Amino acid sequence: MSEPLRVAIAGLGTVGAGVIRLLDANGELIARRAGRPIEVVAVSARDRSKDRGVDIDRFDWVDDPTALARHPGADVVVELVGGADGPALALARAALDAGKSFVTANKAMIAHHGFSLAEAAEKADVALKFEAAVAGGIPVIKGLREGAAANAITRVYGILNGTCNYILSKMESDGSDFDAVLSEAQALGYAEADPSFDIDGVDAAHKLSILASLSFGTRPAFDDVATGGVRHVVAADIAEAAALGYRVRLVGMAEADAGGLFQRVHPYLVPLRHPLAHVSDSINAVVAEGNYVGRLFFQGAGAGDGPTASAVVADLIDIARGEFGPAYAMPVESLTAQPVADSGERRGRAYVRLMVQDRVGVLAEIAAAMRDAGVSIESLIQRGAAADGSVMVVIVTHEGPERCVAQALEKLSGSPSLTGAPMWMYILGE
Ligand SMILES: NC(=O)c1ccc[n+]([C@@H]2O[C@H](COP(=O)([O-])OP(=O)(O)OC[C@H]3O[C@@H](n4cnc5c(N)ncnc54)[C@H](O)[C@@H]3O)[C@@H](O)[C@H]2O)c1
Ligand SMILES: N[C@@H](CCO)C(=O)O
Ligand code: NA
Repeated sequence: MSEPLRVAIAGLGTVGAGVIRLLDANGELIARRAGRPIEVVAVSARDRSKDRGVDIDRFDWVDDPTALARHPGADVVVELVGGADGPALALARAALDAGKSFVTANKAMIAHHGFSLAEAAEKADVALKFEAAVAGGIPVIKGLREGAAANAITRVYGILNGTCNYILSKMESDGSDFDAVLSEAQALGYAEADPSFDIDGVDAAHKLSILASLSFGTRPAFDDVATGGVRHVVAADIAEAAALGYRVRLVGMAEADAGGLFQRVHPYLVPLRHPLAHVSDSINAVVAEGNYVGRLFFQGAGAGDGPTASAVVADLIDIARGEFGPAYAMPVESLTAQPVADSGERRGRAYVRLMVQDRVGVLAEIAAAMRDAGVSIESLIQRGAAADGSVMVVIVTHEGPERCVAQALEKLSGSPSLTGAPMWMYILGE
């Protein structure tokens, strides 16, 4: 058997310790598959003495993670620290400059700096790989970069954040409280170091911008993702959605056409007949539509130590085999910059929830705002009084331009009839 592939790992938290456990458990099988063993030679983290349930005394310990880039025994550097900038980025740049292949699970860093890192990797003729950064253990980057490489992809969308999906599905199945379920997701190792990245949709937006670039051959454009999260989804929305035949899911959606590149993360009502409605807990799923292959549906664990380690080690196996090409689906010089598509021109149906005063004329005021903005109401439900005496009004609109719903809510904003901020979600089409 050939020489081992020698690996240095920065970050020994949920994912880093998971990678060491996986290599310990499946090392022999992996060596046969890769044609050579994959061996960890050096590690770095914040605390050397912390009990991680894995023996790290057999590896060189390096205090400064950036120094792993210069470790003479390492062929590849794996970054599992996290953060878009800081030590993760310093290590990425140093490793690629030193001519070492680089593997990461860090979607924040790839979303912000992936293009320049890919340039550096191409210049050095080494690998830059980040399968674990999008949808955890699901081999969706491989699927799009390799399996679907013959297709023009018109649309890619899915459930890209395990923490949000866990929260929404527990609120739905157990009637659990948002904050309590978020704590559970954190305890299970799903959440980001700053969980607002999860619940405000930023983490899903990081992943979506990577998927869009892979799918459409466009330059990664994280800043162009219209991003909303699940903070304002309440139990009543989930119950109303269920009564109407939908489940609430945080969906990332990207489309590219002559009008430009559309990228959005937002809670959606997903019809029960759509497969995404049945994706629960920390499971992720990605749908990609190719012009020859048709609709592809990727599903699997989007977070957690084992699934994420599985994706990191798959990247290492590719490198051990010498099988790697450009970081995105094509060399960076072929990636095109696209204008942002005007999302207001998109057509769709929407769910709108308003908390309003229970008095004469309020429904007429809402109906007038909808009419003036050109929104056609499909159904309107009013539910009983809340503790403050206000009532909940839920409207489902007919299909129309999305900009009209925004205009109707704009008209209503500031009205003394409203007792809280309106909340709206798009309804996912077929
Ligand atoms: N947890 C998951 O399910 C999951 C899934 C996919 C991707 N990711 C990504 O993987 C990366 C790691 O996530 P995690 O959940 O393992 O995080 P974690 O917080 O459990 O572990 C982070 C590790 O990095 C070390 N570290 C942090 N700051 C450091 C510094 N300044 N210098 C040296 N070491 C430092 C910590 O000591 C720890 O060992 C992140 O980019 C995350 O977004 C996580
Ligand atoms: N915090 C992320 C981890 C996986 O990328 C999630 O919940 O999906
Ligand atoms: Na993945």
